[in-house]
Amino acid sequence: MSSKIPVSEADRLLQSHVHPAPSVRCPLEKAAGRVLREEVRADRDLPPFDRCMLDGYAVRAAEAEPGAIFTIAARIHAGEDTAPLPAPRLSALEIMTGSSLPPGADAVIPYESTTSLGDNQFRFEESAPLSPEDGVHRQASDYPKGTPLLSAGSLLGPVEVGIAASCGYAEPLCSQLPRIAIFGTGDELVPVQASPGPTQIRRSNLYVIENALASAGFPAGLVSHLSDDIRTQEQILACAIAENDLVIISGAVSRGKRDRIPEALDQQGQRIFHGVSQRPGKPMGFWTKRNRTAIFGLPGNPVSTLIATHRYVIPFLLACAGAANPSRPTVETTDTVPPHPDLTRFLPFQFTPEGKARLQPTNNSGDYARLANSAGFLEIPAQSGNTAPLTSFSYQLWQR
Ligand SMILES: Nc1nc2c(c(=O)[nH]1)N[C@H]1C(S)=C(S)[C@@H](COP(=O)(O)OP(=O)(O)OC[C@H]3O[C@@H](n4cnc5c(N)ncnc54)[C@H](O)[C@@H]3O)O[C@H]1N2
Ligand code: MOO
Repeated sequence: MSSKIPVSEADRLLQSHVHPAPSVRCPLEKAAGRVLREEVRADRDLPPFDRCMLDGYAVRAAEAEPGAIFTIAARIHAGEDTAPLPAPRLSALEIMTGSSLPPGADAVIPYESTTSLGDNQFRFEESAPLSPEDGVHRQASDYPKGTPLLSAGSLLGPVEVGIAASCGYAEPLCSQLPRIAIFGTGDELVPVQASPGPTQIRRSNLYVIENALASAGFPAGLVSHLSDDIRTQEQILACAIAENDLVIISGAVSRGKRDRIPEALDQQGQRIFHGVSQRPGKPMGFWTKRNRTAIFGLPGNPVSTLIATHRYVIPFLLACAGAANPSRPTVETTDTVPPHPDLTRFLPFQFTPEGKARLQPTNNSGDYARLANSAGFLEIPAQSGNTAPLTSFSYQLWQR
């Protein structure tokens, strides 16, 4: 391992190797999870017409005294053209939620505030008079036509997809998905379905990385396990590096006799760094091939792999996709965390009912089972910490 670099330097080096992904038109039904690469504007006023918000009757509010008896002139369904409210006093038009407010009317009486007096009449039953605008969602009261509603760099979740749909963006411009390959390593690791021998364990990291990436909107095309044979590793990695934008290898990046992934990657690409002053995840490394394929070597310990995927790999993918820089939230911790002179620490935590962070330490970075029910991890920079509880630290959640 080369000499370790601080976390801030690892961030800077990764940032300098971000290559923006191309933009492509993406059908809206497939756009969830992608990064938007264009501005979405309101193509009409929002709402586009004076919208009735209740099922009931459109009237002139000034005529709706308690006990007033109205005559229903006609019925108008949502989507139908609207006739004006007839001029005679105490006229009403029966409307539906979503109908356009008839010209001449300025308020809606809901059915619940009336008693029907046969087919064509009802009595207004409220004790307080109706006010103009009651039950009406006025045209452009949310946003006028042309207003920018989403900026390039937004992540397309359900809210954003709904806004894009309502503004007619059937195929918004999005970032192209990167081609991703994920590999695990280690001959002691057996498939999940297998019964492990006494010194074997099941492969879990592949599932962890694949799931974390998929949840962040980056499905992997290839997920596979490498044997510890260096020649096989070299051949498979060479193909994967040629065919993908991002390659992630979990394990075999430390100092063991079979930890030859760094050596193999040095042959195939350019080492940017190997070794970061952090816990867990010290032996993490990053390589590139002709500045085109990005290659992460993540430490094999499951907690290290999980944290490094969230702390480095997903932010790198989001930056390549053109995502706006996320603001880093902070939370007060209920624990004391004495400063460490040179390691940045990533500490799993759970939220207390009061919204503070209670540390949920693992025994070591192989103790993944103790992460159950944790929310994510706090980041305590080197030399930071606290001697009293309720200091704020930035945090990251396992789920966005
Ligand atoms: N002499 C030193 N030894 C170690 C150092 C060091 O600095 N000097 N660093 C330690 C640290 S920190 C870590 S983290 C690990 C990382 O080692 P590797 O990346 O080489 O990972 P492996 O040795 O292959 O595996 C570590 C551990 O994790 C288990 N593992 C690996 N892959 C998976 C998987 N897909 N699913 C589940 N579990 C997995 C593996 O069986 C090992 O128990 O090195 C320390 N050693
Ligand atoms: O720093 Mo290693 O990633 O703890 O186990």
